[in-house]
Amino acid sequence: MIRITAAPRRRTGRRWSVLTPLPIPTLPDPAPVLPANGPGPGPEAGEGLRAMGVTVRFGGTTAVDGAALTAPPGTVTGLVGPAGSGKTTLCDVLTGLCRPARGTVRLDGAELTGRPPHERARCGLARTFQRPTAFWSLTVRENVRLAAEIHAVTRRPPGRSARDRWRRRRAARHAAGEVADALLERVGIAAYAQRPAGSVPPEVARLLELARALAARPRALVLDEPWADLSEPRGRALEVLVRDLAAEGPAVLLTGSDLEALIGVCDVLYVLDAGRVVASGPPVEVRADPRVRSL
Ligand SMILES: Nc1ncnc2c1ncn2[C@@H]1O[C@H](COP(=O)(O)OP(=O)(O)OP(=O)(O)O)[C@@H](O)[C@H]1O
Repeated sequence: MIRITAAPRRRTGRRWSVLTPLPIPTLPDPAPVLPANGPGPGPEAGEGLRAMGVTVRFGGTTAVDGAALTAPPGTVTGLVGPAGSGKTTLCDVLTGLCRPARGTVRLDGAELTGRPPHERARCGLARTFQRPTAFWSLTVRENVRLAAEIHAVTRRPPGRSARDRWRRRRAARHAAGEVADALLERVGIAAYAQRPAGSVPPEVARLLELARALAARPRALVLDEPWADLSEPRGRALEVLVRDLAAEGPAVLLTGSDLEALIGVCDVLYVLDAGRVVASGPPVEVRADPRVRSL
């Protein structure tokens, strides 16, 4: 008679198998973004978001060429340059959507290079896109509520028991509704809360994306062309909001192609041309730089 027995399990003694994701660096609690939460950790909390020696090539095109920048906590850093100068590609490198040929990315000293976008998000990095994205069939509020709930559930280690996990999810769902309402109010689109995201005007979709990014309580916020589509009053309100957000602690990095428009908002500017940082520093000094004036 042939007896079939289970093969004995082999112990490899290896701590991490090839399928086990790398451990996520432990960072202190991210900076608050809701006004009720009090002051953030301030500029001394870390070095902020940093890219060093980043090069990206698409076939024969060098989109980013050895670029380096630092967006410190508590400040608004602008990345400005003509169309095609590499701003979006650099944002993609920072947030893990584009793998550079060379270069590193760090957030408050934690190495992010090589990590996928969702791990960077868990480290406190949030972004918006040049073309807004959303769950278009959900309402505006549901989009933000979902982001807040996911953040609340994923930022803590999973509960020990099924009951513990269920309780946590219920608490997170309840709190996420309030977070969503506060954020929609803050970005100025509360009137659209119950509208399907796919039916709102482009400027509302852009602000929805910002609210969703803020729901993750980021320590670094990357905003790609945040003023595109915005009417003048909304644009001015966004300037104030961006300054307020940075004052609460996070590093804010934003892109734009109009130097003059960024001067009043940013503490520091980096100017990109053909993928290279050609000037950086306080906005007024950057504006006076002959290399920038010739662009
Ligand atoms: N996926 C891609 N494949 C090939 N080339 C690309 C790709 N993405 C960007 N590029 C090229 O890389 C260069 C930088 O593009 P990028 O979009 O980063 O510039 P940008 O400064 O953000 O411009 P814009 O403000 O017009 O979006 C451009 O020459 C662009 O054509």
